[in-house]
Amino acid sequence: MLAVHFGAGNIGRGFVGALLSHSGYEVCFVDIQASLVEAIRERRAFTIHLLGDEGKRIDVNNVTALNSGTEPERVIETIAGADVVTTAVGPTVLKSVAPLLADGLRRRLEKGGGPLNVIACENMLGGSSLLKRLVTGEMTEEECREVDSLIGFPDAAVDRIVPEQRETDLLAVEVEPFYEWVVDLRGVKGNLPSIQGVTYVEGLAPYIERKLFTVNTGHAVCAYLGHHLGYGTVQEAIADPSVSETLRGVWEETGELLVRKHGFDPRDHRKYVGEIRHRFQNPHLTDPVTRVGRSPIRKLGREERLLGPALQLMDRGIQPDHLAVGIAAALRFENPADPEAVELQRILQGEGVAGALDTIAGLSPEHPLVRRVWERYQKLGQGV
Ligand SMILES: NC(=O)c1ccc[n+]([C@@H]2O[C@H](COP(=O)([O-])OP(=O)(O)OC[C@H]3O[C@@H](n4cnc5c(N)ncnc54)[C@H](O)[C@@H]3O)[C@@H](O)[C@H]2O)c1
Ligand SMILES: O=P(O)(O)OC[C@@H](O)[C@@H](O)[C@H](O)[C@H](O)CO
Repeated sequence: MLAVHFGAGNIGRGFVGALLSHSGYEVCFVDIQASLVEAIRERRAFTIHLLGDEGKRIDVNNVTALNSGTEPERVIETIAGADVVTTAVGPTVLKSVAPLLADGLRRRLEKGGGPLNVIACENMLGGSSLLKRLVTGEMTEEECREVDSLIGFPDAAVDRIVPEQRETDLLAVEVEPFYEWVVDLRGVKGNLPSIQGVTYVEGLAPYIERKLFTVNTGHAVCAYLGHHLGYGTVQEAIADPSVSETLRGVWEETGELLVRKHGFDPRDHRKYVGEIRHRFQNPHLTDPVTRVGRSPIRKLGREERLLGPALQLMDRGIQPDHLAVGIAAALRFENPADPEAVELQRILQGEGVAGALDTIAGLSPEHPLVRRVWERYQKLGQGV
């Protein structure tokens, strides 16, 4: 069995690629970083370190790699013969991957290949569906019809904290022990891909929203408030009582939404939240707030982890006071090394809080959430 995985980065090597390899696939990573591709191709294996009390090491074998920038033809041929395709490149990078993926799928269809599933493992709602739209946007109507009947793009939710790497070995990757990979079986074509550790569900919405609005909302709040208070890591931030208290309030708010919207049992949800707090506090993890807060413009999107739950709560008559603090802290995120953080501050300087929320999330300046966020933004500026 052959798997093609776009993105040999943290989650690519430390989670998706590892699970595929352990399920018996030969994994062909596709990346644009020449040093990474060369190292994988040369060594054909790497090691995962589990950041837990036991400090376990896991070998990942039977891997190879291709450079999509310099070897597009080989990538196309490999996709044409693959049994599954996955991505973990980042939501904004999917559009760069789509043309090559479209060429690979076209080649497969020309050769009369069978059904194939393409699973985007990105932190976003509807990642595979977006990838399908981008791929079919490159195709003729006839090709689109063939893709519709043979190529599945099941949406997925992936959860494993893979922090910035401290390893000196380019390929070794440190990960938390926990993982969860949920795939919507309604989007699958042909047989369900056999991947150990994947849970297939009928309808992904409850799972992806629970993950994004708990793990990633909580993470973002710790990162942005922590950064504002001068902390370098999520672990330092969450140890501050004021951050911890805001996080508790934020999780109460998103929990209220998730329980009402998807019918989760409140006790089960409290347990889920407790486990996530425990994961964030993992003493073996050192996860910089700059990684967790990266790309603030993406994270301030209308359906994303902060505004998404806040707006849905307001639609239900609930005031998201703690989420408003998280949004305000996100607007204060400054990091010269992060192009989106630089752009965010440029927008804020020119347009102010209301203008920025309009430009970034299409939120009307009259929306009541804008006033709340503005007040919180001012208070944070005064150190309150
Ligand atoms: N790190 C985590 O804890 C975690 C957990 C769950 C989900 N995710 C999601 O996984 C995705 C990847 O995150 P990450 O932390 O692994 O990031 P990363 O930066 O470590 O990895 C991304 C990889 O994609 C490669 N890449 C960039 N452009 C490419 C292109 N055009 N073609 C092929 N490869 C390309 C990069 O070179 C890099 O190796 C994101 O959507 C993220 O939200 C991350
Ligand atoms: O990857 P992002 O930038 O969407 O979000 C940063 C972190 O919250 C994220 O990578 C988590 O570590 C991950 O989603 C845990 O499963």
